[in-house]
Amino acid sequence: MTDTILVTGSSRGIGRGIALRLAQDGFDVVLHCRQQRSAAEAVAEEIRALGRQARILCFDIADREAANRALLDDIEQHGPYYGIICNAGITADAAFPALSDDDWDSVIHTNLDGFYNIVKPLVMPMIQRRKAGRIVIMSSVSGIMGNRGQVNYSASKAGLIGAAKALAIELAKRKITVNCVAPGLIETDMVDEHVIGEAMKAIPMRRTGTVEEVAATVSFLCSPDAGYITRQVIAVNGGLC
Ligand SMILES: NC(=O)c1ccc[n+]([C@@H]2O[C@H](COP(=O)([O-])OP(=O)(O)OC[C@H]3O[C@@H](n4cnc5c(N)ncnc54)[C@H](O)[C@@H]3O)[C@@H](O)[C@H]2O)c1
Ligand SMILES: CC(C)C1=CC=C(C(=O)O)[C@@H](O)[C@H]1O
Repeated sequence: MTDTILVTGSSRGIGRGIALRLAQDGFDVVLHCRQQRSAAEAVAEEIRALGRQARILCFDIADREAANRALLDDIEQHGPYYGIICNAGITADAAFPALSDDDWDSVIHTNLDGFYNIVKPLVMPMIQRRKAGRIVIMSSVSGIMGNRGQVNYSASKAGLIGAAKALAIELAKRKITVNCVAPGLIETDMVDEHVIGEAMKAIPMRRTGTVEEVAATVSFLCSPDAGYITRQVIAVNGGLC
């Protein structure tokens, strides 16, 4: 039976790229979106055209009850997942004195609580499969080096690295690897033109990264070849550090 991987936030951007790459590499995919079901449906069609299965879950990852309900219902019907890619995330950038309570809360609730809300209900069923498994968490260069205007976002992405490293220790004996991918500046809807212009001189390769470059790294971490890689942060950032 083909292994199944959940990719959160996969109706567009990096998540969509990851979902398509995983399907190309032989996995069935559980797509996830908040509200953009028609965009997710288009990704599902692309996956089916590759000969792989795809289904869609829609919920807000910051809503613990909704996440629990949707995920437990899905694995009850289809069985536990081989892999989880925690990709969905947001920014709400502002210089720290101008950061609002909502900017702080929404980013922490989505990016950091979102990891807990997704992985917690899925991890015991994954362990009970008694097979190898993969958890990949999307951090950011901002979580490693900090970034002006992103105190909230950098905190959430650094928190994910700590969480991943701790969970990796707990799951290592179960053959479930846990790693972070930390992209630099990747051209998606999340990043505006002004940020790209400003950042370019700090990127040694003098270019933004592509969705496909991040997706290839995630898919490698999900492959059998990556079975001895755990508790790591893999940077995909053109030398930005
Ligand atoms: N683009 C970059 O330069 C960059 C760099 C480093 C890390 N990242 C990280 O990569 C991931 C994907 O980013 P992207 O550039 O593709 O952004 P994006 O905005 O294009 O996509 C993010 C996806 O997450 C979903 N999402 C956001 N909040 C959600 C919620 N509460 N519930 C459900 N879904 C939600 C969105 O609907 C969207 O589909 C994010 O975690 C981001 O922090 C991006
Ligand atoms: C360093 C800067 C150009 C940058 C890094 C990471 C981001 C991310 O979304 O993770 C971008 O928001 C961007 O600010």
